[in-house]
Amino acid sequence: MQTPLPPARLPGTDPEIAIADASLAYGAHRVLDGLSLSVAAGEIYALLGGNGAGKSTTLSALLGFVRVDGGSVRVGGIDPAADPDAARRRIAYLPENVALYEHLSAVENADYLLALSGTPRSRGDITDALTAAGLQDRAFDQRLGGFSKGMRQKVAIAVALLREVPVLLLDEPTSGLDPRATADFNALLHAVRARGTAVLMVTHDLLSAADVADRIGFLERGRIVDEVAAEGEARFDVRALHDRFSGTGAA
Ligand SMILES: Nc1ncnc2c1ncn2[C@@H]1O[C@H](COP(=O)(O)OP(=O)(O)OP(=O)(O)O)[C@@H](O)[C@H]1O
Repeated sequence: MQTPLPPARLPGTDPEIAIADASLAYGAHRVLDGLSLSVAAGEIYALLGGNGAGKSTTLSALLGFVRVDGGSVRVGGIDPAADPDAARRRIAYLPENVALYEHLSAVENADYLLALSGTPRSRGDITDALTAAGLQDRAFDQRLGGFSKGMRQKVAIAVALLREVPVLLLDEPTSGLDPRATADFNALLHAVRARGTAVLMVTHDLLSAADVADRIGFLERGRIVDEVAAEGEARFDVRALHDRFSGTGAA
């Protein structure tokens, strides 16, 4: 039986991602310490921070791999630690290096992953989504073995689009991408946002964050110490952002 798609949410309703005063310690090491952030449908939030600031731990909490010991974490109103399956049905997660099946083609990977997630789709739907994600036709039936990181991300985003999940989590999506691939990826994120997806991206890349994000939060020692929102056409002044965050480990 096909797993029902999560209900769509209208922009302006409760945020898809809501973290409130969350804390988490590994033994005596406090990694999240009063973290609060929210991401609405149709919004891209870039979470910047230096090494060890707690960015990946935040994603792990949203995916239900770790449980916060104070505060709350919600994905579409669901506590991922209490019901990880329900939370993960709402989420597409792209780790820094997207894991796909090397011996399968792009279409076969999408076909298999969609079947696994209970949302099987036709070849036509899959090739349409791969095209929308910017993959060249000639790559559709090639094995993943020779794909670049950018091409792998396109396959993973196509799967996410076809799953119609309301939340996209990205871990360092532009690290290791050349400027052209970064620009392609950023354009793709704009398209994902236009579909009403809530996107949380953790990154060291201030330039890419400034290019795509609606809000940028700077994470330091497990809490947001500064947050800025894009303003009109000018979006962000990258130099001002750099000056604001310099000395804190960003960029
Ligand atoms: N399973 C774990 N057990 C113990 N300590 C951990 C565990 N996972 C992460 N940590 C520690 O928690 C801190 C935050 O790690 P996290 O991976 O969330 O940081 P990050 O901001 O993603 O860093 P980076 O940019 O280097 O990936 C680090 O000091 C890390 O060593």
